[in-house]
Amino acid sequence: MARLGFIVNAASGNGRGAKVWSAVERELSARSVPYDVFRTEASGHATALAQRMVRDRSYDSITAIGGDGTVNEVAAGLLGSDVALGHIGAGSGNDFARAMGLPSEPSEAVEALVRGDRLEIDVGRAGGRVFVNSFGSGFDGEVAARSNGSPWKRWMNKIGLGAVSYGLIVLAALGAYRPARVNVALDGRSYDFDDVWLVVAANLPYLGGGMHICPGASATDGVMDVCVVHGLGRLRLLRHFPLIYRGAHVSLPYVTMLRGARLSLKSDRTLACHVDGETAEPLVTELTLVPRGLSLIVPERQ
Ligand SMILES: Nc1ncnc2c1ncn2[C@@H]1O[C@H](COP(=O)(O)OP(=O)(O)OP(=O)(O)O)[C@@H](O)[C@H]1O
Repeated sequence: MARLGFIVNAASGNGRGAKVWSAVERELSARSVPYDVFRTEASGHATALAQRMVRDRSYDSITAIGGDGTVNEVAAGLLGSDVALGHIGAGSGNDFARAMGLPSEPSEAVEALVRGDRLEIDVGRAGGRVFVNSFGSGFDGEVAARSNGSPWKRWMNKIGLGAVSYGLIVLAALGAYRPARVNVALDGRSYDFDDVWLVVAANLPYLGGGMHICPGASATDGVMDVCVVHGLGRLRLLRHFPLIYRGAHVSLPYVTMLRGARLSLKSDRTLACHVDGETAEPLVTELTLVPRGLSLIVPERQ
């Protein structure tokens, strides 16, 4: 049996990563599955670990245990290799695991890693970063910047008030963000938008812990789905915000949905950005897709 490689972010999901790993480790031992595990210590560490494990040539697959930030970093380390990506969602949002239907229950998850299939998925590139799920800029980047690493948010999550803290962060970002003029060039076509709140390029439908921002997005179709929210005021945006949870925002006149493989963004000022929910360089303007850039381990298809 091939040796499985694991990269665990014990801190993800406010300590859920450590608990999920303990349960997975028990399952691996019970099935006598050989494995190695490495734990992340800080931001960026999972990419360095994945690169080192690829160089070792000892693993057919490397599984990220953590949230969207951890799977993003491991995917960045695997891109360009033939080592498959496994993932068990143990974060707060887990949008990638949700969209790809990856099990989190330990015995199901290990069964998928041992006996599952490989699915070739597209990977986005944004500046020097990658994204497996989504890239967001504008208001969306502002929300990510305010939530990542916030000790206050961590404390609220710990006492079970994660949804409240997220709501307050969204309100604070809503108050602070100034809409921008943005030119979107997609596969050679050019679009100008005024009063832009956000531009999201997505490989998969969910963002921000289950918001259905690009309902038609698929990681296997060779294109990014792009959502531009523009031309409305703060109060109207706030009122329409809940529609995003069920993807009902797409028919609003303030929402433009586009599709393409090569995206270029120009704005009249620098916009905050994120890749898979983690804050990225604010100057990212060029996005491309690597079609079928990674093999993802998915539960065995019947
Ligand atoms: N040992 C560690 N201690 C603290 N932070 C870490 C550690 N290892 C990695 N990190 C950082 O933890 C952050 C959060 O990780 P991740 O996104 O996986 O979890 P999450 O935020 O709980 O989940 P989600 O993104 O799905 O909401 C990332 O920025 C990552 O770089």
